[in-house]
Amino acid sequence: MMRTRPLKVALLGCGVVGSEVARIMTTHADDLAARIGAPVELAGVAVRRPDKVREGIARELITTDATALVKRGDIDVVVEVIGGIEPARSLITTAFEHGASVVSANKALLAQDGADLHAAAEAHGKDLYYEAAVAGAIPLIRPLRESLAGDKVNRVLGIVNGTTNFILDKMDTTGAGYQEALDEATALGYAEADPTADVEGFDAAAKAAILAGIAFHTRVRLDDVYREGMTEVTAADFASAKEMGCTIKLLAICERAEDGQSVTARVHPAMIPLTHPLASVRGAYNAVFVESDASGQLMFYGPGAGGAPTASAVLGDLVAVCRNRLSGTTGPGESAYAALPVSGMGEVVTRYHISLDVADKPGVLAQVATVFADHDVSIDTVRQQGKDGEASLVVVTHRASDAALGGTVEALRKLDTVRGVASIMRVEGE
Ligand SMILES: NC(=O)c1ccc[n+]([C@@H]2O[C@H](COP(=O)([O-])OP(=O)(O)OC[C@H]3O[C@@H](n4cnc5c(N)ncnc54)[C@H](O)[C@@H]3O)[C@@H](O)[C@H]2O)c1
Ligand SMILES: N[C@@H](CCO)C(=O)O
Ligand code: NA
Repeated sequence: MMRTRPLKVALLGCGVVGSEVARIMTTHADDLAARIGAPVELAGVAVRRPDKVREGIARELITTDATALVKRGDIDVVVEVIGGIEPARSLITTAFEHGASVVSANKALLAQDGADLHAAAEAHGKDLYYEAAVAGAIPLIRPLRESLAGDKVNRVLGIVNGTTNFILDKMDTTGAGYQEALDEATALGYAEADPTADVEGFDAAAKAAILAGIAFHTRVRLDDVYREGMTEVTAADFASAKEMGCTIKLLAICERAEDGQSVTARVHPAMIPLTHPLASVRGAYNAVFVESDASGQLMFYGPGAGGAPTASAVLGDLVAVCRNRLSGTTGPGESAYAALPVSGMGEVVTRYHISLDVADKPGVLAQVATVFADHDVSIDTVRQQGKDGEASLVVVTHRASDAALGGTVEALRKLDTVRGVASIMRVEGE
């Protein structure tokens, strides 16, 4: 039966995502009410620039005082789409203190302070939902938290940043320059307010921390995630990748160690074979593989960024939280009981593609091969191209630990015949 008294929603932030949330709340109001069992009403919208024209939002709902809005006491759900750490964190905790549940899209905040925010939600008997924080529209948090709650997840691997996938895809397929592709991603609403978060891998690392935490029932924070951005990927790297039948993607990889006693989480550019499903993920799309004991391999694919797709995930959470509210319950909170240690990058085992500039003279190849052997890194293939006494040597290894590879590269740099290490890239997905 439909309740006539509406549930009141406070929207914090009305940018790319917030404006789409407001639009869908208005255009789909009747369906949302029917699905929830009560109407949902936009009770206030906190913005930074009140004079901006905001189509479809009544002037009297706009305020620049977000704190007063969350303190009103009659708000059922606060939707936080401001982003960043402060004031978002204080606003969310104040919302719980004043009786509201919270829906957020803020991966940076959740990766840093997720544990405290979950504790605050629990202390006040409220919900904290954040499906939009990871991979935009793609349902991922809820499947991991609920659908896979009876299984054992061993690995989560995927493309979780739309901006960088858009840039890498453009560089690969059209030969576009980095800046040109970034400007286009920003204009399309994919990039963060400061795109450094995207291109340096912080955004993907925050998402990896959130995914690893939920998948392994262990607290994983942004600082636990190894991170390399994609700003140093060059046209030459794409050419090398092509020769190997690969392309380059910025990947987030969360793994349980083989002995099950620890986990790792990392973000870095990697070569993947063109035959791998991730190779055909184009534009701002995201795709994530989840491997579990009983389920085997699952793949989640869809739009990972942009106003409307992200608002879809926010609205899904809003419906869930409103339903909980009406039935007097809350959804699942943080699950960190496994408390597994998070190992550093040195423990990670994978394959590597190393490109060296060397002197083109007898014995160089043997010298280089010896360094690999001394560090217990087994070579899979070697390709050499020489010109005027200089040569480029491309070595692809079998699986080795990152620590062993690091030692190998350090020793290679010390060889007189090695003029430079042009690039080192991990090879995944084989
Ligand atoms: N854009 C996407 O594709 C996307 C996807 C998933 C998640 N997110 C996340 O959603 C959140 C919002 O992202 P966005 O792309 O809409 O950013 P945005 O910069 O377009 O919007 C944020 C809005 O918040 C406003 N704001 C800043 N401080 C404020 C304050 N104190 N009070 C009220 N308003 C304030 C800004 O003026 C801006 O309009 C971020 O956490 C982001 O990481 C974005
Ligand atoms: N800036 C992010 C938004 C989605 O989280 C991206 O490009 O993926
Ligand atoms: Na999502």
